[in-house]
Amino acid sequence: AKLPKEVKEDLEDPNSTILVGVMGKRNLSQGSQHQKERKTCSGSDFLSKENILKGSFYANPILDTPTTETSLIQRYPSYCGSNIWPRNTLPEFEVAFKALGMLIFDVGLMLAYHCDQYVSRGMKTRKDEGLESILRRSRCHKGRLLYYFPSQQGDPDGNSLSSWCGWHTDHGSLTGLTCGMFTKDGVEMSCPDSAAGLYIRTRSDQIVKVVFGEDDIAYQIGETTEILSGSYLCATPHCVQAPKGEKSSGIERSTFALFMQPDWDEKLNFPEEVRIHKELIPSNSALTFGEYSEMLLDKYYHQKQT
Ligand SMILES: O=C(O)CCC(=O)C(=O)O
Ligand SMILES: [Fe+2]
Repeated sequence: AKLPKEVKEDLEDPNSTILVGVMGKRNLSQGSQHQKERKTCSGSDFLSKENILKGSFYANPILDTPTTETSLIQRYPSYCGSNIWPRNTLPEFEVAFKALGMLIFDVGLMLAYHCDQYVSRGMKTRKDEGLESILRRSRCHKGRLLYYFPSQQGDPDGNSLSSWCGWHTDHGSLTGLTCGMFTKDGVEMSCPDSAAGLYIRTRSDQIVKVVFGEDDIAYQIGETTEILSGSYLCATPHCVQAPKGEKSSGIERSTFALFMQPDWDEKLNFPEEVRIHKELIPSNSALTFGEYSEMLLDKYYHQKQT
């Protein structure tokens, strides 16, 4: 977020305004003056080009060039586009991003194995259709470095739980998260408001603050896992609360998320009964994850128009 404007401009991908390189440039270059606008995270952020409360940097930590096929890059720019790294200005950044992303990926695969074990107790699935296999062969995992700008005093939503990032579920299979790091003018500090941070809603409808340490990784279930597991696993609704009170003025938050998701080419065998995005999922037919994501993008786009 603190890089010069020209460097950030070089990191933008003109073809993919989302999910590759830097996004939220207006934020990054203009500070927090646009804070009253949309407050979304991924899931829906994935769809919102105007994300004003935070800036993001996206890259695939596993593969720099997921494919060289032009038609695929055109059709799915956010999944198939090549990574863009600030190699001259921040040479150590790429190494650190990939190391963290790979670690979260490797641990995520172990978790996926246990998810498969759990789901197999209630549902018949072929081994190569399990979460672990799907994620292991995917070329479209996405790492996201997130930077939340200091929240504005007097924001009408300032008291809500979702003042930094609205309630949503992530679109993919599993999301691995590091704990949020709070800073003021770039200097790390503990957050003066202990209520600030990530919240989830549990299966029994309780709102819980997620507390975990800096050496821990937290995983959330995404919508695609809920659908493919016949709802044995449920997507985790979550939001992020900004710190409140005078002492919290100028406090920023940074974190890293790895969105683990099926390959664009992966045929998803949807169960008969699905609870979310029912209208998009045709019965008795399979869509690829790429096709399914396109339909979802279209759904959100039309919702935004109305
Ligand atoms: O900032 C966080 O801890 C969560 C971010 C998030 O929900 C997302 O990027 O989808
Ligand atoms: Fe999220």
